[in-house]
Amino acid sequence: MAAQLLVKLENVNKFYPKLTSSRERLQALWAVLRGKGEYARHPVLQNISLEVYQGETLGIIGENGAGKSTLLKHIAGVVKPSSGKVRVTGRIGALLELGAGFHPEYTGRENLQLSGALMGMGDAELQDKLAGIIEFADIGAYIDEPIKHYSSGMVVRLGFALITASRPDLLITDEVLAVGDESFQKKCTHWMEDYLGNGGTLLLCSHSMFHVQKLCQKACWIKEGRMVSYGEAFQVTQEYLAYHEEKSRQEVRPQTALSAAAYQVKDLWLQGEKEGGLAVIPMGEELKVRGEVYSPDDRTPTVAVGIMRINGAEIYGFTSDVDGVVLKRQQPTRFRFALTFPRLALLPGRYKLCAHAMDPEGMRLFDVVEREFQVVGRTRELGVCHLAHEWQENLP
Ligand SMILES: Nc1ncnc2c1ncn2[C@@H]1O[C@H](COP(=O)(O)OP(=O)(O)OP(=O)(O)O)[C@@H](O)[C@H]1O
Repeated sequence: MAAQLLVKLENVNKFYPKLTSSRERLQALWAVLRGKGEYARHPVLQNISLEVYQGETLGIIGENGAGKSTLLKHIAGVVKPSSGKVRVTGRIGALLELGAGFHPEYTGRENLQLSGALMGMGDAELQDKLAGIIEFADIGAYIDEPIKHYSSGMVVRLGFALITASRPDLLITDEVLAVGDESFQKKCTHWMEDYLGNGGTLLLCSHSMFHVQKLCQKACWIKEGRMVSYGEAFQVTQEYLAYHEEKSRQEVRPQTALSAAAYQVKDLWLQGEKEGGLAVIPMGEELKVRGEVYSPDDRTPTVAVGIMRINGAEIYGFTSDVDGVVLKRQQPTRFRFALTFPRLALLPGRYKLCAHAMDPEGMRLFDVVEREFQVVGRTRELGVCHLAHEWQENLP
């Protein structure tokens, strides 16, 4: 059966008034009200056309102010286009702005009852689900406090917990998830993986390429209101990252005497790598990586080692300044690095191991060395990633 078309945008344009001071706003408002003029407008979305089918996952990426949230608001029906068409079918669960849809004076519990009713849940259904929602939100006694006393993380917890109960056909989330703490983000990510594994549809707006690559099959890049790239998530996020790399390279070039290849990964080895051949790693095994990096000014560089699935969305990464990668000085300007990736949830397939050399502050990416390898093994039908040791237990 063909997947259902849930979202269709045709040549959507959105203009917002370009007003800075409150005086300008008032003047413009008076002019419009008296029918004597128009205020200056600037395009926020330009000719956006897009289709999303049931079961698809689309990440929306772009710089601050690019128009991502405005795009999501159109799909959620919160904002109307200046021109063009927006058609959306199915039940929507939207997490857009912090606290949107909640009443600040009411308690969390009262807000859940109110929002649940607005989402079409009857009394019995709501009573049935309330305990589960409160458990997911995990905000303790705050559930009976007015929302205005909540931290931003607590508001997001409540909003997301409500969405888990409504099982929407289309889940729309803006950057708000980044507000939650790490354990809550993990919980949400697991829930989303489960939701997607069961045919859910996701539109995610994020500055985290990690999340977009992990959760989305497709991505679209919005730049100054226009869609500049649309396609496979890995491809589009790589284009976006390359654009930023180039941009920051141009920005820093005049301020520094260092050449672009100043810090260099000189070598990279993968355990199991054969001379000239492809390393083959059995699924669920630890992966040992070693390498050498050169520092032009004998300061200790930062090294990042990552794994990416070729033509896929999985990505893992560790850096020497934060976690995982051990870096030892061998000579004044030469360092050895080593990393053991824990038993990774890598599905059989071809992967790319990448080692990046960065400046000591980890701000500038200089050099990338790559090695391909293959993970082999047997899996059952796995829609969603599970931890490797779980797979091992399940293997015949
Ligand atoms: N209600 C509004 N009135 C006027 N201008 C607006 C309004 N909402 C958004 N804008 C403008 O539209 C542009 C796009 O904003 P939007 O919030 O969609 O960007 P974004 O890509 O989500 O950015 P960020 O990553 O910073 O969240 C910005 O220039 C913003 O100032």
